[in-house]
Amino acid sequence: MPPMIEALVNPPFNSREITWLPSPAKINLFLHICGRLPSGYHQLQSVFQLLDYGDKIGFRLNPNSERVKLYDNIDGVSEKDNLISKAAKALLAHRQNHQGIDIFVQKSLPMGGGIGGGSSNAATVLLTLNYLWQCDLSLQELAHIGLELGADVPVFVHGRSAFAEGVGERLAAIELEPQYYLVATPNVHVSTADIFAHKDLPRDSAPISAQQYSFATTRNDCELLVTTLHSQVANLLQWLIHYAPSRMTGTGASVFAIFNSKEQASKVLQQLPIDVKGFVAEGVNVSPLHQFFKENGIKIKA
Ligand SMILES: C[C@@](CO)(OP(=O)(O)O)[C@H](O)COP(=O)(O)OP(=O)(O)OC[C@H]1O[C@@H](n2ccc(N)nc2=O)[C@H](O)[C@@H]1O
Ligand SMILES: Nc1ncnc2c1ncn2[C@@H]1O[C@H](COP(=O)(O)OP(=O)(O)O)[C@@H](O)[C@H]1O
Repeated sequence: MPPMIEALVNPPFNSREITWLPSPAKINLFLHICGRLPSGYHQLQSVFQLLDYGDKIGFRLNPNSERVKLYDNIDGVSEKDNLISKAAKALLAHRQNHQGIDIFVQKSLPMGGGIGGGSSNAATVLLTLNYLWQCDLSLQELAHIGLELGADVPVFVHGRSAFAEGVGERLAAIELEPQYYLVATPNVHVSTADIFAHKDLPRDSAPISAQQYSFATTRNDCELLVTTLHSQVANLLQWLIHYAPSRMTGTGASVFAIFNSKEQASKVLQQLPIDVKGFVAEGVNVSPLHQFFKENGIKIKA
């Protein structure tokens, strides 16, 4: 495609340089397990708080190919299993043009820690390819496709911090007070499948309404079990709680502490135990990915 025309068709994407898009993290401000579905999946209630920190996914048009090529491998994840490739594959059937696309990844988020990095990567790919391939799918349709890839994908597709029910697919946008979060990940892997299969997991929290949500009156129902099984998570939470209200996110192993100022959060970040990785982020009501689309005049069907 000649550069002039290409620039008109797909701003801000082109074939000369990589355009980097945000792929933000989330934390679960609370996580209640309210029962089990016939499928064995658990019925949850949660507040997904989106953060202004995450991975970056790069896109470059390839005028010489009709294929999607993923350039950066993620340690321990084969290309076939990568949620980025899976998201691209899921959109193939909907594409209205045969634009080849090269995809790149700058990973900042720890994997499998309960902060949704893989799910967010998938959502960034779904929204971007929907635009580049002129699929013209709505957010609802993209969220539906995303849910097949993982329960946390829909919230990133909709791009709003949300009160969530079901397995995380029933979402109601929520306006949260701006707060700063120190997110810390101990050097241990917690298997989501093992936690949900465990006999000691409580599964009988009474449902609450979105209006009833407050941090103080809610919990993470997986936290007691995970801290009993993994002393690294227990020790980190005990340490953090001296500084600020703290809780585990998702099924762990990451935990977070809530601060009123970035300075306070950054101070504690600098003191984290040596084997713990962390970052400080601001909670946002609108995803940085959706902000990017808005700033670049790209509309997505509601
Ligand atoms: C609980 C959350 C909260 O955000 O945890 P994190 O993944 O962020 O820690 C998510 O909803 C996790 O959803 P998702 O990411 O799809 O879970 P997976 O790792 O695919 O689930 C692994 C296994 O856990 C069980 N599982 C998962 C989710 C759920 N609501 N009920 C379940 O019983 C299922 O057996 C599933 O096969
Ligand atoms: N692009 C990706 N980024 C991160 N993890 C991925 C990706 N693709 C596949 N995975 C797999 O998905 C798992 C869960 O990823 P992630 O979303 O980071 O977990 P969590 O929801 O617990 O934060 C990882 O352990 C990894 O095996």
